[in-house]
Amino acid sequence: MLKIEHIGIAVRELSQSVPLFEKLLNTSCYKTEQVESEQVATAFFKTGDTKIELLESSSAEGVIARFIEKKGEGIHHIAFEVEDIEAEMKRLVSEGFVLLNEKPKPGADNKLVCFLHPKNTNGVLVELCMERK
Ligand SMILES: CC[C@H](C(=O)O)C(=O)SCCNC(=O)CCNC(=O)[C@H](O)C(C)(C)COP(=O)(O)OP(=O)(O)OC[C@H]1O[C@@H](n2cnc3c(N)ncnc32)[C@H](O)[C@@H]1OP(=O)(O)O
Ligand SMILES: [Co+2]
Repeated sequence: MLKIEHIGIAVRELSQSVPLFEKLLNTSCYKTEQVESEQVATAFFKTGDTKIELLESSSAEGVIARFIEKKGEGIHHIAFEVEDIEAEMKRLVSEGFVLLNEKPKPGADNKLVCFLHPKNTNGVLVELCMERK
């Protein structure tokens, strides 16, 4: 794992949370992006060499909506940048971790991503992400 690429935070409304995080971080949101496949709208902030990713659900049944229903707003996942996502996925499966998607899938911010089930990572949803060439 190269570094923490971003921390994902589940929020009810980006329209409320973007200005709040701009004040908190004293920096502007540099990108908002819809990821239809994940039923999320995202907003990104640079913080040193890592990022904050705010996530709003774009559907009542989406993963983020369900998370907020169950646990409220808050930290949703930690994303680690990897050199070679397929190799890392293979290595993690061989170490007994459970992948939530068989193949890397398109993420936000020009990445390919894969998620690990939190049941094998002490309750932390982990995302692997790699810059798309
Ligand atoms: C890809 C775009 C963007 C990017 O960075 O590029 C993103 O990050 S998109 C982020 C949103 N997408 C995902 O999170 C995809 C992976 N997540 C999943 O597949 C599900 O959320 C899953 C399987 C983790 C949970 O599924 P579901 O909500 O249907 O099931 P439950 O609510 O019953 O939860 C099962 C079990 O997991 C615990 N849980 C759920 N979410 C989290 C979480 N974020 N962190 C830690 N634990 C989580 C939940 O509490 C249940 O535990 P239990 O002990 O059974 O109550
Ligand atoms: Co993410």
